[in-house]
Amino acid sequence: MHLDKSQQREIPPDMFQEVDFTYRPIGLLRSPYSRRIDAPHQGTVTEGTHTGEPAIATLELQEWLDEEAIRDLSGFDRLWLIFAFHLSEGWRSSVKPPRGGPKRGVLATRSPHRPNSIGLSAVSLVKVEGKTLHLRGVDLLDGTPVLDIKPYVPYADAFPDSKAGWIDELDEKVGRYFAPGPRKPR
Ligand SMILES: C[S@@+](CC[C@H](N)C(=O)[O-])C[C@H]1O[C@@H](n2cnc3c(N)ncnc32)[C@H](O)[C@@H]1O
Repeated sequence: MHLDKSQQREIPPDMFQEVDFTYRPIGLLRSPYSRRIDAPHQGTVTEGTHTGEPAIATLELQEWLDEEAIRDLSGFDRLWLIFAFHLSEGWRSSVKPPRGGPKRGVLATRSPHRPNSIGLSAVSLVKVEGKTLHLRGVDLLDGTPVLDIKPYVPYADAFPDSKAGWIDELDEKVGRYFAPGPRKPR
């Protein structure tokens, strides 16, 4: 479908001065990682961390969210957590990747030092107990405010053959990151 400019809404020139979002966390994540250095760079990639295992975590929903909001969630193997990197100290345009090489544009990385401090992790859902979600394979620090949850839907969300730019190049040079353990940790 082509972009038809005549169908687009008019955006006021001062739009960016007016837009100011406030988000209310839906819950705080409890994880075994209290320091940034303890957490894996991605929750599914835990080889080399102190336990070598995907971390178990819980997310208890806030009182103002009723159980109805998570009805039907238990059938999903994985969830997307959208969260605030609340302990991140500011942002930088370019960041040094943990596996080495030159600095990269922050928006071409998964660094916590982002302009809007928003994180995105695909985690395993172990079980739902009342308003508590039991999760596995997190890279979030203990106490991280979770802003939203969405079910991970393989037909729309999985593109295993996609190019991964400078990360592919790094994999070739220093060896590939891989997620140990079964594909569906439960
Ligand atoms: C590389 S980021 C990736 C996070 C997420 N999977 C993403 O791609 O947006 C993971 C690192 O963020 C840091 N981190 C996790 N939770 C944080 C928080 N609440 N505030 C600041 N840093 C955090 C930890 O050091 C962890 O190793």
